[in-house]
Amino acid sequence: MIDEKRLVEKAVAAMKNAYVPYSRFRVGACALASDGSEFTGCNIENASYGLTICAERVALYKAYSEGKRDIVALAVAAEVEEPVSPCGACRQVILELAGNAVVILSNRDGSRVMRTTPGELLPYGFKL
Ligand SMILES: O=c1ccn([C@H]2C[C@H](O)[C@@H](CO)O2)c(=O)[nH]1
Ligand SMILES: [Zn+2]
Repeated sequence: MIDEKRLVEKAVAAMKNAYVPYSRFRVGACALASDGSEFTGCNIENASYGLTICAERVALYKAYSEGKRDIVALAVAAEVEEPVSPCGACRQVILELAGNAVVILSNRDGSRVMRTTPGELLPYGFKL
């Protein structure tokens, strides 16, 4: 059974490493692979704003770069009162790299969470 609460705690903890000198908006994520390995991510901004990468994509790219493709769950947390809503770019990446995962969206401290799926986040998403 997936310990969703623990995964959310890891996503919340990952927020502390966010590099956010421009937005000051911290986001954290934690991807869980089927073998139990976990990959955290945070958002990393850049003075050339478009080069910024979101926490969700950092976590998933870390997992894939370590050869872990069977992602069973992805938790995302951000400095908001209500569960964070991932951006469109991340929805596209989540659909392709973690299409079967349960996605758990959280607020800043895990006190408000919602569960969803990649297909629910991006209906009719682009696929090749
Ligand atoms: O789902 C999201 C939405 C935004 N951000 C980041 C990008 C940027 O650093 C900051 C403000 O958009 O939040 C994420 O990491 N994930
Ligand atoms: Zn994003």
